[in-house]
Amino acid sequence: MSDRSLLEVTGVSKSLTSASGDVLVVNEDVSFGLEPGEFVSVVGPSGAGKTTLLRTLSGLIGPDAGTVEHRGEAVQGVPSWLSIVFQEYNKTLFPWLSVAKNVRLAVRELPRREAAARVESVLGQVGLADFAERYPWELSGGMQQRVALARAIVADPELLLMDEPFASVDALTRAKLEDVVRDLWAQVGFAALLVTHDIGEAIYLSDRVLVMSARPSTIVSQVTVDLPRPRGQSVTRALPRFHELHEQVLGLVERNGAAR
Ligand SMILES: Nc1ncnc2c1ncn2[C@@H]1O[C@H](COP(=O)(O)OP(=O)(O)OP(=O)(O)O)[C@@H](O)[C@H]1O
Repeated sequence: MSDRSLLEVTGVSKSLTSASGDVLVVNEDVSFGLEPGEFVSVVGPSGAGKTTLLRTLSGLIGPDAGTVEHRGEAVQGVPSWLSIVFQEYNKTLFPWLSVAKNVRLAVRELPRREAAARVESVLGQVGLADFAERYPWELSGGMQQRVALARAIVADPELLLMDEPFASVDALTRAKLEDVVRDLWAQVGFAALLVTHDIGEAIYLSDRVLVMSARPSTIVSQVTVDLPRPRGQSVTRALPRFHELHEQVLGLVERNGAAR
């Protein structure tokens, strides 16, 4: 294994062109690194360009300027060492395939027996061992997002990108899903990059929180989350340090939220 950063983002800028031809500078000179096994969140104002940044990092779109490197090599196309979980789980699962078959799609190149064993194991990890033969539309939203998480990690990625993955579920389900991600991350060892609007969620899960400015957006600050692990919803969120960090990140978002 290389001792280089898992991901090194340097001076990334990206403009998008609307249907009417207007050019919008979305990301401007974004730089940060990500170490293997690290959990990092990105918070910032609505419309700042967080999704656009994730799309660039994942190779779905190319940067106009700057570089994205994986262990010192430029990222080209959608790499096999990362996977993505989106907010709209209901659009990413195939309704005509069972839960197990949806997850198995991500390991379809593996020998049948190995793929089946991995699917069974990962469905157990996300608490869906008894739902393998059910169809996504038979499950609650939170359960569907567990399927999406299982599919994202079944191929053992080095990096899991998550774009507002819990935004469409109720508060209790959200807390449970946060803990599913917390446990998967601790057990499996992937690095995680989470885009979220929820500052408490970012602090609860992360080693570091990156604060993004309004558009044209860049990373204006980062906050190290020096809270002990293992973490738990009520214990961790009750710590005075949790509240200090929350105030600090909120202040940074508020100060940098106005359009530049
Ligand atoms: N394909 C596109 N063409 C033109 N403009 C786009 C395109 N996709 C997004 N935009 C615009 O680019 C800006 C950044 O969008 P993006 O979805 O990256 O922001 P975001 O920070 O993820 O937003 P939110 O927090 O609301 O999810 C927005 O103003 C959006 O309207």
